[in-house]
Amino acid sequence: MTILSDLTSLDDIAKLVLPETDQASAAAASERQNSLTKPPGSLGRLEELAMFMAGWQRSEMPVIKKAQALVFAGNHGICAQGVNPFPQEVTVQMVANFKAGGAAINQLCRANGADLSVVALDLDQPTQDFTQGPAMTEAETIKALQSGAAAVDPDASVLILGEMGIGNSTVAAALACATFGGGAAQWVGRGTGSDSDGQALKARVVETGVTLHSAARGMAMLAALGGREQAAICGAVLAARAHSIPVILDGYICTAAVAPLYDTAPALLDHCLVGHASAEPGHKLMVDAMQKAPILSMNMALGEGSGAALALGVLRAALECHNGMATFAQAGVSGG
Ligand SMILES: O=C(O)c1ccc[n+]([C@@H]2O[C@H](COP(=O)([O-])O)[C@@H](O)[C@H]2O)c1
Ligand SMILES: Cc1cc2nc[nH]c2cc1C
Repeated sequence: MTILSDLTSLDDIAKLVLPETDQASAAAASERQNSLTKPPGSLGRLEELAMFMAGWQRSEMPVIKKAQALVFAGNHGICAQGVNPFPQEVTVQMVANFKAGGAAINQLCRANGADLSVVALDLDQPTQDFTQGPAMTEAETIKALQSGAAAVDPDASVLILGEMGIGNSTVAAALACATFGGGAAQWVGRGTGSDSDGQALKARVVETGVTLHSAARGMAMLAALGGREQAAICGAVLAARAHSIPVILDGYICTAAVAPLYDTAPALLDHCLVGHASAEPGHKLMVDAMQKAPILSMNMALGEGSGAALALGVLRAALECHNGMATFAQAGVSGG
């Protein structure tokens, strides 16, 4: 059973009752930070990350016992418009590569201590082309949301999310444009290597889709313009929240995947960090609009959860300092 097992209507997502962060634990962690042997605030974002983890883990001294990484894969009808430089069969081929341990995400999960699972979502059944009609039916969207929720390990201390799906940089741009408005061109980037003509085509396709589905908001927008891996990411984010598990989102595609949740209620993303600032130019616009600050900026635009897995290392370092450092009193250092 997950929080989404009984879901029959996308409208019910807005009615979910979900846990909040524990302010008292975050405040206790903040007090501890100020007692540690360093000038107050000198560990910068590491201090904020420790307090964030304390609030969600409901503990002054939070620990990462188990880090779970999930990569969701889907295929997209929008590829019929020629928006993707790589052929669509690369999605299934990369899933095999993930399973064989040969992709970047496998190495980054090993390096940063995350247990990786890959969930392929009906790859032989791409979504519909969103310039012609809704990408998914409500039933297809619910099924993918439920797959995402079911993949979450309730015992995880933190969840790393990533995706794989040829064509999904166009899907991401459409979700971002529909959520935050503005011209399509500002949301469209190079993806896996589109040239300037390719980018112009992507912008026209996004404009057409967003205009066609302008009445769809929130989770209806996810069905109209999204794909199965985007829906699964939303489902995993909701299931993680139900267990108070903090989430690290990856780059542009992953952040855009949760834009329908933001559009439903921004607080649905309170337990989510953004792992890195993608090289896709629309990512900065989107994280600013969501009032999120990416942990890392590494000029990466791979997807797969790669930037989120890398950020896990920073999160681990933040907790090592928070839990392992001596206080001024313990170390006999003056001035604390
Ligand atoms: O998340 C990102 O920042 C990101 C930016 C550009 C590309 N990607 C990856 O590239 C694929 C989508 O690119 P495209 O050109 O096929 O739309 C998909 O598998 C994503 O994981 C991911
Ligand atoms: C090779 C390749 C690897 C990927 N990983 C995520 N998206 C990808 C797209 C391509 C094309």
